[in-house]
Amino acid sequence: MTQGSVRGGACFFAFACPAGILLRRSYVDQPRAEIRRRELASEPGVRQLPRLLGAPRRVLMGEQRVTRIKDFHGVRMSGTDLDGAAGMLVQSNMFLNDLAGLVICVVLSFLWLFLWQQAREQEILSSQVVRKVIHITTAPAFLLLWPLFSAHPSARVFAALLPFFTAVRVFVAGKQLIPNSKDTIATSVSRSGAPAEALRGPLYYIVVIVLTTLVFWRDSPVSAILVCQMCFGDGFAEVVGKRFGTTKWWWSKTKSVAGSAGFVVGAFSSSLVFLTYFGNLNLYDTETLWCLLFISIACSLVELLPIGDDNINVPVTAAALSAFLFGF
Ligand SMILES: Nc1ccn([C@@H]2O[C@H](COP(=O)(O)OP(=O)(O)OP(=O)(O)O)[C@@H](O)[C@H]2O)c(=O)n1
Ligand SMILES: C/C(=C\CO)CCC[C@H](C)CCC[C@H](C)CCCC(C)C
Repeated sequence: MTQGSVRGGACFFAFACPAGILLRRSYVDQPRAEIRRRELASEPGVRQLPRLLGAPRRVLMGEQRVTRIKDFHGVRMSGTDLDGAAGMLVQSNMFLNDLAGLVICVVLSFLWLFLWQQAREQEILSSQVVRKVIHITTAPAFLLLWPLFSAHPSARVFAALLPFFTAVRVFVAGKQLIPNSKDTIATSVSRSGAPAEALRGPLYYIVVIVLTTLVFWRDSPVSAILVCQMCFGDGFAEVVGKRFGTTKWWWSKTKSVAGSAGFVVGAFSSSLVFLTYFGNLNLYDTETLWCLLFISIACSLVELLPIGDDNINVPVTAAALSAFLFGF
């Protein structure tokens, strides 16, 4: 593989992802959702919950929460809502849809990891840079592909199969369970090149993605917020900290004030982009923005902790705070 093809591949993804976001944006109609939210809020039987630590007021009607736009696909018929042959047809189409979605994700995942592995092996980029690029990009790229899956309740299980088997792969490679295996996944995500290193940060990262997919999926803003804090927040902290981080926090030898500022800016701005993409949070509400900023600052502080692993501490904090402030 030549330097040109590595650069070509990188350019393709660099252009494809923003283009996907723009396309997606054009058909998630946020203003319409806002009108619907107001309509529902003014209907009899709807009650407003009191503010909770400045969290956006949640308007509930029975069990339905209307500050968020529940289904990513808008109103969409689910096979489980239909009886008889029509239901079976819709369900089998959804099954094929999810299978195709999974195949596309698997192929892109292999290509993406292969590209960066090659960049490392050809010494175009250092192992540090490759590891950080993989850390920042893979989970967000996976989230960007979630719209490929159907509205069927089992779609999240299909999607979770990719990170689940990637975790198995990293575990097997990290433990070197298969002698003379050619799988380089563990070495390409370890800083020192030792496969066992992949059993910590990288494996925690993938397990977090499996759980996020199964528990929150695209219905909940928690997924996008959690992934942005873990990937862009932590990633920007290192990039900005290494470049501008001369003033360190007084208790730390490595973590800098500039790094933490990079965390907040990276996590907050990427959360806005991803929440816009999924359209499941009302970003026209200034309180929502304050809550997002609060979550980003809290996660940047957690990132400074000398205990535990950032790939656990940060997503757990982000999930707890966003579930509390925005709901599941
Ligand atoms: N708040 C922060 C965080 C990171 N950094 C910079 O980024 C480097 C790596 O930080 P970090 O990602 O926390 O290091 P590790 O935990 O060792 O790496 P990883 O998260 O990739 O496992 C630090 O040495 C420091 O130069 C910083 O300046 N300020
Ligand atoms: C280096 C990493 C963390 C260290 O802090 C991240 C390791 C990432 C894994 C090797 C790969 C994860 C795969 C994804 C969950 C699925 C990606 C799909 C996509 C289409 C690229």
